[in-house]
Amino acid sequence: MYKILVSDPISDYGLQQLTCAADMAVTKKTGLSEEELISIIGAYDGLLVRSHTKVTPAVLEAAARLKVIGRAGVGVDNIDLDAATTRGVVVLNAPNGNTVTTCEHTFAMMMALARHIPQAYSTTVAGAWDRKSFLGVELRGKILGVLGLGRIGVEVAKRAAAFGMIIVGFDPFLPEEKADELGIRLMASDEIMRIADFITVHTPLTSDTHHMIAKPQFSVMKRGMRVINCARGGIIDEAALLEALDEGIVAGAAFDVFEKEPPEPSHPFFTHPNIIVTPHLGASTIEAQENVAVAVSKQVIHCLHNEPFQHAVNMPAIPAELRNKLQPYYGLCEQLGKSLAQMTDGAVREVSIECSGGLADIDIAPLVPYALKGILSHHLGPEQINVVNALYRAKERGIQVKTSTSFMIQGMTDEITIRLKTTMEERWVTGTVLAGVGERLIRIGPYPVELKAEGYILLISQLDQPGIIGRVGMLLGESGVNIATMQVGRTEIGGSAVMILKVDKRVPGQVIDALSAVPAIKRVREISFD
Ligand SMILES: NC(=O)C1=CN([C@@H]2O[C@H](COP(=O)(O)OP(=O)(O)OC[C@H]3O[C@@H](n4cnc5c(N)ncnc54)[C@H](O)[C@@H]3O)[C@@H](O)[C@H]2O)C=CC1
Ligand SMILES: O=C(O)C(=O)COP(=O)(O)O
Repeated sequence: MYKILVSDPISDYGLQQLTCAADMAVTKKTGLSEEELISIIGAYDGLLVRSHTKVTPAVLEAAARLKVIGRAGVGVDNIDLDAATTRGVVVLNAPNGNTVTTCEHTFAMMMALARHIPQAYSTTVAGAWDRKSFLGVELRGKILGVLGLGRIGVEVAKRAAAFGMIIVGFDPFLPEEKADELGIRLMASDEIMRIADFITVHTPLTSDTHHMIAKPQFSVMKRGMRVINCARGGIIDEAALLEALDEGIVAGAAFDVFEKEPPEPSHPFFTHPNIIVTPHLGASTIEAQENVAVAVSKQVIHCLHNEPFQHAVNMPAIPAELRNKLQPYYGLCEQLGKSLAQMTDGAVREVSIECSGGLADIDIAPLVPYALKGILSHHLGPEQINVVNALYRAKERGIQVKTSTSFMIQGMTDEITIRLKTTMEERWVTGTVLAGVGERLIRIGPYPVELKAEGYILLISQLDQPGIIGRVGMLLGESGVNIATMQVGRTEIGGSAVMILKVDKRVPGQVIDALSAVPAIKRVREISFD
């Protein structure tokens, strides 16, 4: 049974898939302090959050069983991604569910700003009939600068076009053709600052976007311009905005998000006549909340069941077609890595993954974490490594990772060779996946084999001499170790040879020592696939 904690208000309807799953036990506890979360998180396999719960390194430190954090929304700046990745916790989100809702909120804010709706409402309900203080501006014909043209920014631009606005924008990833199609003029953000009547920001908060609009940007803006932030607090410098308002550069600002949330009740925005605010309501519609809860529930179930899922934030996204093609090879890569780690001495320096045959013309990068997991889990302990943190752990240790593909096939079918260079030696193993049979190791170094990676395998390197096989059989037999299968290979008569024995139980240490002491035997390795 997987235990799931829902620590922020998330739609019950949207969570149904999780709450109805036979192997999921869902607990809802919202409004927890960091200490309270730390005290209970150790019992859970999954955590579902919105923006309120702060998943700090201390929370992750206490989350011994945690496998997945699902963010019912887009922004994951409340989750310490590095700490989650280091601990092998998948972080996934639901980026499509609240796009239109947040765009509509942005638009509502822009219109409210243009026509002073919140201020006019307050004075009217207070008894005044003040029509002269609230002279507004039209949106038609105004220049709207959109910084960040991702999902939400693009939707805002589409609606602004319908209002007759001129849209200029900046996003490092929006291609010119797509912008042309949407009627957006791409230009440098400095230029946008100079010419826009309205600016709206739709980027994540990163070190690049923090205070993307601050004193230097305000100083070049058109007098009387207006700004909107429905993305993240901190993208626009709050203190610099207040100065720009006082200097008459900015005529009005609409903020849904704040540098610190919730802000202090004395926050200067709350009393400023030309600033309108909402309490981070961008995603708060019935539709969006159901969408994100459905999406995140589905993905958390898939993730815990080890099935493919989309929208992992701390793992590379893999297109479905590629994922399906590679799916059969994940287990093989892990097995090859695991066997190599056990047959190699020295500190790992370089891992290469070489694919051939039908795998030659596809992107094999998604196989890398599986190979690394196999290798590193032997050295660092299986509970320390998973496919989320394997690459991170390898980089941390300065291990070089290489991939290559070739159409040449040395053996039977699509093959994967994993090569390991350590401070002492270089070894490699090759495997394949046979239709209807499954994963098989087909070469150990240059020696052909046909092995299923299970149980215990004894790998003996020796000189090709008469009597060795008998000696090995006798030493194992005397210690009660039964040989299930045996394969031998050699490079040339009397040259180097290998013996690969599948045995029914772990070989005692003294038997390995006795085998190693046989003069013609150069090396003995036991490989366990427990
Ligand atoms: N107020 C609220 O309740 C909500 C806020 N949001 C926030 O809105 C923001 C945008 O969300 P989406 O559009 O879904 O994300 P997205 O990932 O689709 O778009 C973000 C865009 O920002 C661009 N970008 C990154 N750095 C940039 C820079 N320095 N200058 C210009 N563009 C840059 C990226 O290339 C990307 O296209 C996020 O911060 C998200 O957390 C999202 C939903 C609700
Ligand atoms: O999805 C996002 O990035 C949001 O900011 C929405 O936040 P919320 O889920 O409403 O706390």
